[in-house]
Formats: sequence, C-alpha cells, structure tokens
Amino acid sequence: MTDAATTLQQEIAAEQSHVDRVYARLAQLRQAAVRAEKDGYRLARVGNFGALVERDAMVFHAARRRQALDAEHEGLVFGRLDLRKGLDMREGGEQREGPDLRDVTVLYVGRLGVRGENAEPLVIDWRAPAAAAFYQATAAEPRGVIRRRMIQSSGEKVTNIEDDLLDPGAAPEGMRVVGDGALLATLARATGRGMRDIVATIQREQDQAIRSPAAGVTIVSGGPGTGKTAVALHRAAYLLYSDRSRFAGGGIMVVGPSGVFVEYIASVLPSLGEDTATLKSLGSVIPGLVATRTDTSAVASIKGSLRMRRVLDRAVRDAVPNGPTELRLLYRGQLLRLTRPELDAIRARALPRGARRNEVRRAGIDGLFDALWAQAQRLGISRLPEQIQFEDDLSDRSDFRDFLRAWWPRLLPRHVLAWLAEPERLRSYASGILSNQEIKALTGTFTPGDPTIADVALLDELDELLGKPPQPPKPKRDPYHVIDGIREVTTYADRQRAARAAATQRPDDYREYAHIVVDESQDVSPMQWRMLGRRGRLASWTVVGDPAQTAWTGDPAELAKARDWALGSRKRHDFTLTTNYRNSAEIFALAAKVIRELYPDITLPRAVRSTGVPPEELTVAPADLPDATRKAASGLLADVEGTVGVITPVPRRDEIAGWLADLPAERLQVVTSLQAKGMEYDGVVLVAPDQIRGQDGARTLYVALSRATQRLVTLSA
Ligand SMILES: Nc1ncnc2c1ncn2[C@@H]1O[C@H](COP(=O)(O)OP(=O)(O)OP(=O)(O)O)[C@@H](O)[C@H]1O
Repeated sequence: MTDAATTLQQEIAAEQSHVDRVYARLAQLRQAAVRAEKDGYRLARVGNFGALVERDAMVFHAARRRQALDAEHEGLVFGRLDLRKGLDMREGGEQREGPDLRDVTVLYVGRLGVRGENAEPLVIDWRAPAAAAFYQATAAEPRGVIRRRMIQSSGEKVTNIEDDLLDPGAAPEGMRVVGDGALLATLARATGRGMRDIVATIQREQDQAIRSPAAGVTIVSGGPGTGKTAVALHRAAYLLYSDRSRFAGGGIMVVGPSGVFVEYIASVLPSLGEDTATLKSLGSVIPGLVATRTDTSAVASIKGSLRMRRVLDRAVRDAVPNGPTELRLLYRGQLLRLTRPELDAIRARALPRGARRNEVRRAGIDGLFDALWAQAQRLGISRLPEQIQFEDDLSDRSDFRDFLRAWWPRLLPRHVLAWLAEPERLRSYASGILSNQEIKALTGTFTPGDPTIADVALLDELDELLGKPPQPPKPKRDPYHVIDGIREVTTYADRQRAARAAATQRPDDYREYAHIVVDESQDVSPMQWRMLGRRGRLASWTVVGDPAQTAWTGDPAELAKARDWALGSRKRHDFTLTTNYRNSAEIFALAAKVIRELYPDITLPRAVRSTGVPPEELTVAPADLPDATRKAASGLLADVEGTVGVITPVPRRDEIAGWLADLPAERLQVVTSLQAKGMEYDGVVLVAPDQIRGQDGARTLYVALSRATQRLVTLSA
C-alpha cells in the first residue's frame, strides 16, 4: 500500500469509530424513546388527571423523537469540521510555538442532531447555525474552519474521506489531509430514477440561498444544472427545521412543472427526514384533479394570458347551453310568458360586475318573480293574491322549479370550460379580446373531461368567478374524544398526529400555506401565477427559475404583472447560482451555442466537469429515424450506468415511445421537450431537435440539450 493509501485507511478507521459511536447512541435513544412511549400509555391507565397530563408530555416527546430517529439512517454523519478555538485567549495570554491539537474543536455534521450520554453533541444537524460554516467556509474566508472533511458512507460503513484544508496556518502538526474534490466525486456518480439530496456537498452560494430569511420572497436564478431545484428543496427542509410549528403547521407547498418532474424530486425531502411538505405539479394544484396533457407552447401561452380572465368572465355570464329559451306558466287561467331576451336581461341584472353566478342565484329568482308579478298585474288576473302569496304559489309548482334548475343551475368550473370547446361560443367570448389568429389556435384545444395543464389554471379562475352557492353552517365537531361516554382530554401525541395528518392531507380547498416553493418559475404563466397566488396570500415564497429556459411566448410585461400580484409587496431577496453541476463541459458547450444565438450576451454558468466525450450530432434519412433512435438509446443504456432519457417533440412522444417498446424500461424514460423541464439523465437521445425548435422555440431546445450528465446524442431527420 502507498503512504497515501495507508493514511486514508487510518483516517477512515478513525472516523468509523466515531460513526459507530453515533449509531450505538442512536440505537440507545431509539430504545429509550420506544420505552418512554409505552410507559406513557401505561401511566394513562391510572386514570387521574395528573397522570394524563404526565402521559401527555411523555408520549409527545417520545413519539416525536422516535419518528426523527427512524427517519434517516443512511449516511447519517457526512461531515466534520476542525475549528480553531481559544483565539482570544491565545492572543492575550500564553504563547506557544505553533498550533497543536488543543487548539482544535471538532464538530461532526449530519442529517440529524444526536447528543451523547452527557449531552455532548456527537453530531449537529446540518441546518443548525453551527453547521453553516461547513458549507460557507472557503480558503479566502475560513470562518474559523481549519479543515473541512466530507465523510462518505454506505449504510453505516465509512467508505471514503475527502478533505479541504482551508486555513493551513492554523493546522496543528499531525493534522492529515486526504482526498481531492468530494464534489467532483459525487457528481460523477450515476443518476438514479429520482433526484438525490446534496446535503453533504452544498456549495457556499447555494447555502446562502438555502438559509436566506424565512420571510418575504427568496428568488434564486441561475442557468441549467446550477442546483436551483436542489436548493429549493433543501430550503424547504431548512425552513421546517428553523420554525417547525409555523411551517409544518401552516404547510409548505412545492410546485413543479409536471407530474414527471414531481415524481423525480419526490424522494429528496423524505431523504432529509421531512415528509410534511405537499408536492404538486401545475396540473395538480386543484385537489381531485390531475392533468398531465400539455398544449403546444403557443397554445399554452394564449391560455396562460391574463386576457383569458376576461374571456372566462364573459362565459360565466352567458346562458347555459340547451337551457330554456322562454318561460311559460299558466296562472289562474292566464298565460305568463318571459321571452329569451327578457330572461337574458333578468340574468344580466342579477349578475352585476364582480358578482359570482353561483352566489347570486337568489337575485336571479327574485328578478323572475318581479317580472312575472308585473306581468300578472298588467294582465289583470282576477283574484290576484298578495305578491308574497303569488311567489309561494309559483315556488310550490314543480314546472316552475324545473325551469329554475335548467335556467340557473349550479355551475362547476368544468361545465363552463367545456363551453369553450364549442367554436361558436369560444369565438363570441373571445372576440375583441384575443386576435382572430389566437382564437383559431385555441379552437379544438379544449376537451371536456380531459383538461390540459394550462386548462387547470383556467378552471381555478372559473372557480373564483363562479363562487360557491351559500351553504348552511356546518355543525361544530366536538374537540374532545368521547369513548364509551367518557370525555378524555386529547394528548399532545394525538394532536401531533392530527397536525401531521393535517399537514399532508389538507382540506380540499386549502389555501393558507405558510410557504410556497415554485420551481421552474420561468414557465409559470400569468394565469398560473394567479392560481398559486390564491394559495399563498399569507405565505412567504421561494421562487426559482431561469428566464432563458422559458417556453412562454406571451407578453413579458403581463407575466411580470401577474407574478407581482401573486408575490405582493413582500421583501425580495435575490440569489444567483453560477456553477453548472449537471452537464459535462462538452455537453453544455453545445447547449450554450443554441442559447447564445438568441441572447449573444447572456451570462452562462460554468460547467465544472469534463468527460472528454463530445456530444454526437447525427443526421439520418426520415425512414431510418426509428432504427437510429433505437440504436442510440440502447447504445447509451450500455454506455452509462444510470438513466437514459429520450426527448421528443411534443406531438411525437407516443410514436417514438412505440419505437422503443422492446428496450428495458427501468432505466429508460421517454419524455416530450416540455416534460423534460427540470429533469436529468446520464444519457440523452434528443430526437428531431429542429422540430422542437420550430414548435416550442430555441429556449426549449436549450432545455432539452442541457439534461444529460454524461452523454448526448442528437438525431435529426
Ligand atoms: N452542491 C452540489 N453537490 C452535488 N450535486 C449538486 C450540487 N448542486 C447541484 N447538484 C446536482 O446538479 C444537478 C442539477 O441540479 P438541479 O436539478 O437542482 O439544477 P437546476 O438549476 O434546477 O437545473 P435546471 O434549471 O436545468 O432544471 C443535480 O443532479 C444535483 O443533484
């Protein structure tokens, strides 16, 4: 063994003994927590009030502790800091020759804080203020850190160590420094189906964004692969740690562009021991509805425009399709009749600007009564009763009630959206608001019962425009348990469990999130900002994105206006990330070429890793495209260890997936250029790049070109 290898083995052994100590302590704590929980429940059988209160406290603490201890074992300890200590004392007093080990304080950093039997910290939580130096110290500004050590493990076994010596002058004799570049070693690892947490290798500029103040709006920008998504998710975990009652109680919602993306990031927060955040795609923000279909970028940009609110406002005021065209009632031998224009006028009067159709049905009915009463008086019906009796008579009649149900039904958003599927209605609502060309583009894009992702924001807008019919008040629930007729005070543990459940399964129309994280925010349309804004009126926000990656083709001023409306006047904190951790330098160079054609002066991130393998740009005859795609995908599956993504033009996904049906599916995913947003694969086959550029623009092509970590093949026909 070489000297370096021996040193590494010795250092690994030393760290292993600390890691063993931590796991032994963890097992002890876990046992104690389980015991305390059991004892707590036993105490309750004593039955008096004092015992209940005691049980309360015991069970609560024990259960919470056990949950935390259960959450995350893999790679529990991942960092060590050797810090200078006693600087002040040394300067004023005793002078020694050089620094020695007495001048060093050692601190371990991990996914969880663990204390020893005498309350000494064995590991501190990565989110604790004392751990910030682990991420923020640099050689230029060591912040008291002499050596930063990254500890890599597999399960409970330490496998490698990587050190950074930040303050050589303060390093005591005998302090050894091993490894070179933990970050690069991590980045070279294969990509799995899901995104990994980066807790052990968070970089300084990322850490600053993660720990930015909870209040207001934290805005994180940066080019492809700079860790915006990773930062957003670690920030959610950080907020939950720093103010648990506020953020777990109120709820954190993380919103990403697509279902594919949400699936990709779903394991990150649980791997950090946090499972109370709600993850949503833009197609699933409304409870009970999951839209996955995408429109073309051009159509999505029209549907996302604020002008659609005016189009929808016209729709909710219109007569229902196939509704009654007149009202005819025989009353005491005389025919009462209201024509279509009269009915329309009554509806319009009952629905002044700002009124919500489902909420003012009563005003519509009153308008009908008034018109019918006036007519009855005009006709001089004999023995006409008081108006009140006249109205009662009508209300009792089933033909009148049937008419009301058909004329002013309770409308659901999906009913009204379905009206837009009729070209006539679409034209009449949109004329003068959208251009003829835009109306033509929208025609045929609304499929009743099968909304696209862009339609979801329209449904949410309609929900607001329509309102809800007034409901009788719900009876209040008894806040206490009643078991066998005996009332029992709920325990903290019960409440904790209930709070947890409430955090993950919030009521259907939950809109009071304490924090909203918006990922890929460059693709959130104005209508979608309104949808998110409604759910974050009291929230603080983290908004991450990259304007150069947007597929939005509408008016930028409108986008800014809607975003400002959602985020309000809260204080903004801006952060920019500058290093691309995803792409090899060779792959990013090709992506950069595409975006520079559009924005020659754009500042792009620096790709830190090089593989020596340039992307392959192939052109084949159209008839050979299926074979070439299959060959490229299976070639990449053989070449890379991790995942392979095949990125297609939007309308061709299913066709191209068909070509690849016989390839092994575990490591292969076929996605459209729009679904590829935010995704990452080790190898990417990009099919028909020119068609992607033609349909969804150069910025979407730039996104597609910047998804691969190791290998990229483009196939043009
Ligand atoms: N500090 C880090 N240590 C290790 N890996 C990192 C670090 N920062 C980012 N990465 C990795 O880089 C890749 C890109 O990160 P992420 O997806 O968060 O970037 P992004 O800025 O959201 O990209 P895009 O805008 O292209 O969607 C991920 O695999 C992530 O794990």
